Amino acid sequence: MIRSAFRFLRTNPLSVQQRMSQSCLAGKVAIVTASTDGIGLAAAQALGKRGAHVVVSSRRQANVDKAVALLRSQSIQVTGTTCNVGNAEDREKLVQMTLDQCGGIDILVSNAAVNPFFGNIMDSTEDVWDKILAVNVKASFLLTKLVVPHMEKRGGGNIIFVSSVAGYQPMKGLGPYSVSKTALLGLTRALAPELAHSNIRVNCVAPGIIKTRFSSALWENEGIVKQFKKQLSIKRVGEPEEIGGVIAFLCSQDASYITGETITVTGGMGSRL
Ligand SMILES: NC(=O)c1ccc[n+]([C@@H]2O[C@H](COP(=O)([O-])OP(=O)(O)OC[C@H]3O[C@@H](n4cnc5c(N)ncnc54)[C@H](O)[C@@H]3O)[C@@H](O)[C@H]2O)c1
Repeated sequence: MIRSAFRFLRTNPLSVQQRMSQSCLAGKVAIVTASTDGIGLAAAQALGKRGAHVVVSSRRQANVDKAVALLRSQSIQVTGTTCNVGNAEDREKLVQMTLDQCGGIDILVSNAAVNPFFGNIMDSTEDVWDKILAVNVKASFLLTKLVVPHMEKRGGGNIIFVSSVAGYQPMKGLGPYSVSKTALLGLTRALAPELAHSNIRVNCVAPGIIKTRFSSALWENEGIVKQFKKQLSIKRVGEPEEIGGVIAFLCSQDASYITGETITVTGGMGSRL
């Protein structure tokens, strides 16, 4: 009897249906920062379509209301609030509201970022560095610190940082921003082994040029796009949904053996390697 059961398991690996249900995020609660537009909104959609209850946030209430209405119209379970991730009170409010309204936290996608400076890195000021590191790096860590105890109560979870290809190869004119994105690669690696004991996986995505408001200065400039395309295998700018899907994959059971990794999603941009 036992031998035949083992033979069955050996010869019948997970069925397609079992695999699909494993990638389902039903019952999970996901906080996504800066999720009313661009990659954050696409991540919220991708997680929500797989069954997660998503908590969307951004700094402006009007944008939150618009995103909540959009996601509801797509039959996604959603809650929204304002949150400036650089502000400690706002971070705590976001976490507490999620606990009060959704009963727990399983996923954090730390997506918010700023880039208040274009130019030579030697011309960047202390204020610029303080702002970029506070929002892009420190807030990602401090939010992680806030959510981890609640993930532990649920028996595990997933944390995703949104870095950039610029984190591997600094982009001209975007020095401090690029360095902040390199820091997220390190943060991913530093946290993963510590949090593995709590069954929390920590991963990162590094997008190339994706069509959002953030990068419009790049993709609206035909000359720059032409230059970029030379480095790409897939000769077009990426879409936010192409990042959202990778984030949802990393949060799913299909990625259960992946932690401490960064997936580059760049259309095959050669220069990073
Ligand atoms: N679009 C690209 O080509 C590209 C490439 C690589 C990485 N990224 C990264 O993707 C992420 C999302 O960017 P996007 O392209 O979707 O653009 P986006 O402009 O839609 O997203 C960035 C968001 O962060 C928000 N934000 C800034 N400071 C904040 C704060 N203190 N608190 C809360 N929100 C704040 C902005 O309001 C904005 O909505 C960012 O981390 C960005 O660095 C984007």
